[in-house]
Amino acid sequence: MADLRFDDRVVVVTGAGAGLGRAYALLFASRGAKVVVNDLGGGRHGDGSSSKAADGVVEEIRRNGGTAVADYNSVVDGEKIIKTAVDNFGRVDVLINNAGILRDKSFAKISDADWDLVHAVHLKGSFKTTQAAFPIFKRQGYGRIIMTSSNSGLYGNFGQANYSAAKMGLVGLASTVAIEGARSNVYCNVIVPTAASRLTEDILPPELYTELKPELIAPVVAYLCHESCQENGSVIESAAGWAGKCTVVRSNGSLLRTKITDGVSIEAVRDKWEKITDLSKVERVNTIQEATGALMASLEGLRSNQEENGEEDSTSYEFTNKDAILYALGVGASVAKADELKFLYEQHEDFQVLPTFYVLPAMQAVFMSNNLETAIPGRTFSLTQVLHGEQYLEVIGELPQEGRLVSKAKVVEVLDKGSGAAVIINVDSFNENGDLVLRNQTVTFVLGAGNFGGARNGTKIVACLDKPKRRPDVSVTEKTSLDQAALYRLSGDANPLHIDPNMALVAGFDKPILHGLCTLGFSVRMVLGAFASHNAALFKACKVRFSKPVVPGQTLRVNMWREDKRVHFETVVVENNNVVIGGAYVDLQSIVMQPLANKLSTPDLKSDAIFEFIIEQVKADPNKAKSVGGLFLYNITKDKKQAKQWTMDLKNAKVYQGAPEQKPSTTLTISDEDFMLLAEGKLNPQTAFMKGKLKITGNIMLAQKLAPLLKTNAKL
Ligand SMILES: CCCCCCC[C@@H](O)CC(=O)SCCNC(=O)CCNC(=O)[C@H](O)C(C)(C)COP(=O)(O)OP(=O)(O)OC[C@H]1O[C@@H](n2cnc3c(N)ncnc32)[C@H](O)[C@@H]1OP(=O)(O)O
Repeated sequence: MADLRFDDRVVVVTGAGAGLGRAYALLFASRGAKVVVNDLGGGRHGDGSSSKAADGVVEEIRRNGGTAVADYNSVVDGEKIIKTAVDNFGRVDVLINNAGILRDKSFAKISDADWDLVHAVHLKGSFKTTQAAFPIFKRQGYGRIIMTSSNSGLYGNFGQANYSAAKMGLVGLASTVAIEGARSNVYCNVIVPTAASRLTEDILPPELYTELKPELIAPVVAYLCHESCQENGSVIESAAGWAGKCTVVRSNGSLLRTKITDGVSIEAVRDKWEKITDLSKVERVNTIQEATGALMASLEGLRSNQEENGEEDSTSYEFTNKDAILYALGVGASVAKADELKFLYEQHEDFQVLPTFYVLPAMQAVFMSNNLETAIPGRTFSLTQVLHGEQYLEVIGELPQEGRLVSKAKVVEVLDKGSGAAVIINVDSFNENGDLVLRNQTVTFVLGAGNFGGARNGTKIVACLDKPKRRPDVSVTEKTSLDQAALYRLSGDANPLHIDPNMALVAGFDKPILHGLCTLGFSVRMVLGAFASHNAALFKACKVRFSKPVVPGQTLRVNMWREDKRVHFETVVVENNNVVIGGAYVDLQSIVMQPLANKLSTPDLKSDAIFEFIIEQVKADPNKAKSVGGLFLYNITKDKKQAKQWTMDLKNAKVYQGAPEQKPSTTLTISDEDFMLLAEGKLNPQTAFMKGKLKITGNIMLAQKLAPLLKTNAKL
């Protein structure tokens, strides 16, 4: 590649009699530029003057075959220096503001003269030369300006307050000149050199002094001034054969109020200080528009929160079949159950998403917004204090199986429960057409954040309901896995409380606890299995209260009571009999009237599997197993109209209403009338069996399996 040349360019270098300035002048001249070597010839404290320094460098350039003239003006008379260039060479293309002096004093001892002189040379001098050259640059549509700053300016340095202020002032000057010149191809950059020079010869250690050769920095400055270089408005640090760009970064910061009509309290600033100053995630700010743009966005947010009468944030939740399947695995769905394959296999002809999956968009909205963290005035808390207290989920419209849901979260109430604060957050979710399809309400219980003087009882919580005062109609039991939380957290709740033993201890638990939403997913899945033939489309709404924690590996028993289309339920940990979900219910579109019949009609279901299914149900609640077959069916459907004469063909896995066309090998038969008596508990099943009202005929082996269930020794 060809050398970068400056032929026919006129370069002005201030303070070029020695050090960095001299190195610049020599380099530019060696690449074809005509150079104005400016130097007042003073001491490094700005005292005295002589033409010797500039003349020496001019001679050196000429000796090497280059072109240069000397200029002895002070930079404060910048226009005279530029005039030297124009008078001698007819133009000026590059201006390097390099001249500088030191008046080092500890801050308390700086006199006005020390301050003024340093500012005059560095800041005013650069202003004067640049202002003189600027119109020429603009007219010719080309110009390159260098300001010389210092690490003392960027970071401060003991004894250099005057110098630091002037050097940082040059960064500001350059930033604006860069903006004003950009359209005319007039670029201005800042060099932050660390070089051995007249200014530093007795300040830097000798071994460093020899390594900090100005010649190692000069090429960086020369490149910045070449017509091919498009850098503009940048601060470039260079030393010892290294260069890098410095820039301004900003932390993500924090909102200090929730509504635009709110003020900002000193306490709010204190409480947010960690977040305000957290530089672990920073954004680079390049322009004043970027700097103010983020502030405008915050204001907009506050304004719209105000309009909505509460804080409301929009969060987009994108998901695919894979997310739904991962979730289903996380809440215990298994291919071991034929009816659950549809939740786990996207190619299934009836692929379905478990309804409780749709709490996830709401959860994300709660986590992504700062709703929760700003909900309790003057309080900050960690995630380990946050327990999931209650959840309500309602399906309003058609739910996508994959795609995007946009959710808006709003804190509607914060209740002071003494031992904690209950934060009630409503989340509405919309499909891609903007239609409302889901409603969630989350009650988070923030431990230790109570007693803030708020109301104890609110009006906005969707109520929990008491369970009916009778034995459960159906109970289903499932064991969670030791890895349940490890699996479930992959669906988006990475709260360390559920996986990290140390974090669990910090939160006051012996070991990590299961996500409340995981227990919810298990429970509702079991309710759907018992009363909706595992059909997610029949789900309408559910409400639960998480009353005690669950530990991964524990066994969940879901007790269910059917009342019309509502199934009340509670979830109990079998190992300790704790009710972990209470006051709960699932509302269904309809109850599947013949779930057992459907099951029995499944052609590939062998009779043994039917028995296993029945036995499983009976084991779960022996008291309810007053009968098998018809009564069991009644217990499932709770529909008396369906309680007709049922005949179960156990061998062929079929159930008949009324008499079968072909006599099946094994049947279980009961009349309508006796069925009703049994169902109402007015007829004891053993008695019914003994009296021949409940008949089992056919396959003796299968029939024998039924005998223990009926608790009878009756001979078949
Ligand atoms: C979609 C967004 C998701 C947000 C996700 C949050 C992050 C998740 O990672 C966190 C989790 O999943 S945590 C796991 C699931 N949750 C739990 O295990 C909590 C179980 N519950 C408890 O331990 C207690 O009920 C406990 C500790 C909560 C309360 O017990 P106590 O302090 O003993 O309170 P108590 O004396 O029984 O009652 C005091 C008042 O509080 C009300 N209350 C009790 N339990 C509540 C609960 N679970 N939710 C809401 N309110 C509850 C009581 O009614 C009482 O108020 P009042 O006297 O007015 O009736």
